[in-house]
Amino acid sequence: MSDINSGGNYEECRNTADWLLNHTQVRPTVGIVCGSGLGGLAGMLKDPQVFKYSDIPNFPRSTVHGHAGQLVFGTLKGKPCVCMQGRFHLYEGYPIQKITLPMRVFKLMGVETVILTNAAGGLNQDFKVGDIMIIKDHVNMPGFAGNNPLAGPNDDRFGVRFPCMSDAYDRELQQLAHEVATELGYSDFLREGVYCVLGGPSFETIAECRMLHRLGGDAVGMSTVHEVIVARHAGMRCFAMSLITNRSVMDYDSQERANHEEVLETSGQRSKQMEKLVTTMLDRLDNNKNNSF
Ligand SMILES: O=P(O)(O)O[C@@H]1C[C@H](O)[C@@H](CO)O1
Ligand SMILES: Nc1nc2[nH]cnc2c(=O)[nH]1
Repeated sequence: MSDINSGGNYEECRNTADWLLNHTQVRPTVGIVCGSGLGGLAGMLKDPQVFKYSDIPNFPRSTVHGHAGQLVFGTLKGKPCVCMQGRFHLYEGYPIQKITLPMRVFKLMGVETVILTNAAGGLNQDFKVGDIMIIKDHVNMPGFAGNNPLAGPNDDRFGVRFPCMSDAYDRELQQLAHEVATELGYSDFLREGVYCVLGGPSFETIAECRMLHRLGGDAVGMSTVHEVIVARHAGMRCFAMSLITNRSVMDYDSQERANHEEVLETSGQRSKQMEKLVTTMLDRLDNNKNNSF
């Protein structure tokens, strides 16, 4: 377990949030995290103000191809947003509290809703490459071994010691996503399911894929869950989607091999539809009384 100086403590997050608020006029209520190859969403923000991660106090650096490494402020469908064009992963070597620090910074800047995307392998054999999966729940494999971003002393200014996770993914936002996807004609490739997170960076073995599938996983990846845990701890509501970029290999006769190039290629092919889904959801939120942004 990492100690409290590993990142994400209140003072550090407060400093970062104050630095950002002093450098932008935008007061974001929506935070967006872009997955591998899915950073195009940041390019849709109006009147963008861009900060390189390397210029932001206490921020880690993005080290992964397909993660630009910048924070973009602006408006999307009139909503003030902050967008991470690139995220941090456990396998990059950062302590888990450091990779989730942006969620606490979001909270301290006034964000109420977090929308996350990721690229993932499809464990569910009905899923096809290019499907978009609304995440309805997760399985936190590193958490089973004690690697949870909330491990260590709890700071009540962020949230309670033992946060509930049975409502980790906001049901109203899932419902809205289904409605919007139907209207946009995306039903053929829209799925919902359970996302399993592993530490990476190695992709799964065949035995691991079989096990995760039996455990109830529909998709497998290396992100999102840690961010959602920290966001929910701080009381922000979360909506997350996986783009199925490859089918998990379940069969010893298969010639398929997971690789990052394929992940980025598929993300590129479906990114426009994901962007349209998110922007239309944002547009609708005001029209739905239950969705107070
Ligand atoms: O940030 P995400 O979860 O989209 O990135 C996935 C997991 C690995 O970082 C990478 C593997 O191709 O894509
Ligand atoms: N762990 C994992 N992460 C991914 N990201 C994109 N595809 C995959 C995959 O098959 N496994």
